[in-house]
Amino acid sequence: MIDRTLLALRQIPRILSIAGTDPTGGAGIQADLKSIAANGGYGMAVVSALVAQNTRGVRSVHIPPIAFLREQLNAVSDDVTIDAVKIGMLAQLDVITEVRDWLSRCRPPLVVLDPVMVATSGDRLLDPAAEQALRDLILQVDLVTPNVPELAILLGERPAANWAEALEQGKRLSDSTGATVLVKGGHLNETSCPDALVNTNGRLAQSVVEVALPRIRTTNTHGTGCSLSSAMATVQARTGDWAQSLAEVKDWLQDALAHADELGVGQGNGPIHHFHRLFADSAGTSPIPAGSAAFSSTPTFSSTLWRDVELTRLQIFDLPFITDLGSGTLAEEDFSYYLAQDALYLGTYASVLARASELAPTASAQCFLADSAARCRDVELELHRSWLGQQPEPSEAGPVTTGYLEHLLAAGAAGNYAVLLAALLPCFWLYANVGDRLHAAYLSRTETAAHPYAAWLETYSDEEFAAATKQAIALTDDVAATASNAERAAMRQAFATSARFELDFFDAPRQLVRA
Ligand SMILES: Nc1ncnc2c1ncn2[C@@H]1O[C@H](COP(=O)(O)OP(=O)(O)OP(=O)(O)O)[C@@H](O)[C@H]1O
Ligand SMILES: Cc1ncc(COP(=O)(O)O)c(N)n1
Repeated sequence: MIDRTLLALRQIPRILSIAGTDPTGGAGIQADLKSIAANGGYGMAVVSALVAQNTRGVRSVHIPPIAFLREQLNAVSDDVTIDAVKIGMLAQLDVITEVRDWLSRCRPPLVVLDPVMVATSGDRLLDPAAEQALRDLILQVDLVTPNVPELAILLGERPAANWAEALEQGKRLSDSTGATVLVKGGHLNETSCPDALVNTNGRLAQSVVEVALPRIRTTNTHGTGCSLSSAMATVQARTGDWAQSLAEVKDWLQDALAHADELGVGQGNGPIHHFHRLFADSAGTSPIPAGSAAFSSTPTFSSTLWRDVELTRLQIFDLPFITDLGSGTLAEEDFSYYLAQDALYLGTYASVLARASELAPTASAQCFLADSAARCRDVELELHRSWLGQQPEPSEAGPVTTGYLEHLLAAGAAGNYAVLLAALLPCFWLYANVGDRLHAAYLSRTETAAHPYAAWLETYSDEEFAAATKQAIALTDDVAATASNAERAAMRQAFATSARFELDFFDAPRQLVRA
């Protein structure tokens, strides 16, 4: 393997995709370019194969002359410094050989290989006679991203029947090649969609780094593998940290899948929505930082806060409470417990917002926080009117609610406005993020059976709340701009603690109702 210890990180990395085409834009090189851009990179493309395909299947494949592939590769590398390469469909032996020789000559600092063999539609995209050459190519790459069937073919084994077997296969592939293997759970029929980076040669802090997120109910998954691998190349070239790259990319891909059905492209397995965040950001409805804030060379303070809690956020989405709420299988008593605790929480949260309003340095911040406190009371009352009316309400706050409120009340009592605002922010931001995803997943349901939490999910994503979240984020950035280093550190601490409480809050019904 090429020694890539001297990877130069770049804010807008220049990423070359070498892959086949998809004229409907969902997979292959078209998906790669979208994915690279959506993740903050500059995309370049060398076409290895022209594929006449659509969302329903592959019709034919045309491989341009190998000399022309060489011309394309050299045209790029003779002129542009390449920060990372993503390799997708290579189709046949002579294409693999040409790409391998070019890699040996150019030695790009980072190479990700998606060993494309068969399309979602079942059509073959790699000549079986070229499988050994593709295996050998892994020796020249940093990351290889096989799906479950591809992993089996690369090892000459049977496909893994479950996640534990897939991980074992990932370890064997990493053992024998030295590359890091991104084992993907998309093809396993489990409710969760786990992915894991596996390296048995000490190149990661742990030999397995896993990120699991709920499976999204959509048939529009065309090109997820292409998009994932090119996003990994892009984010890794920017951050230099594989585990962080996987967390960031999974988070992005989840939204792209959750909003895939909005595109309405084709009659088969349609594409994912690569630019969902950008569109939501320009519409003013994005609950998360997108575009400039996320990729800027001077990241905003709030995007640092958001990254600090990346793992906590992903853990929220994998909680049984959230997945069961989405699928409608959540036990009624768990839901009631959550709502009752939420109502108790909101009452005090509103008082802490009012306290922040007293401390706020500007009239507009005072108004916004006082207004938010009033809205919070409205939501609390509405909860009682529409959901809790018939339910016996617990008279006492549970341990998580108590812990969370003590944390907020302590920040209010300490009287530092900046730290208090940071402690209050996760309740806006994480709630908006969870709401956005659950709502999108709810809208994309294809089953006609009644959903027991339909009324709740229908109102979960609210544009006004998204706008308020944006304002709370902006206020936090404003105050951080003039805060001391010690205050900024305390803000990060307060934000991360509240985020942790948000996670525990969603998990409390399972922990306590079942205890
Ligand atoms: N329904 C889903 N919900 C959430 N994540 C998914 C879903 N389907 C696939 N993924 C994720 O998409 C990525 C691609 O996974 P998959 O195992 O499907 O690879 P692939 O077969 O190479 O993709 P492709 O669909 O492009 O062939 C992984 O991160 C996987 O976890
Ligand atoms: C050019 C090209 N490359 C890769 C894929 C695999 O993507 P999927 O498995 O989602 O069809 C594809 N269909 N076309």
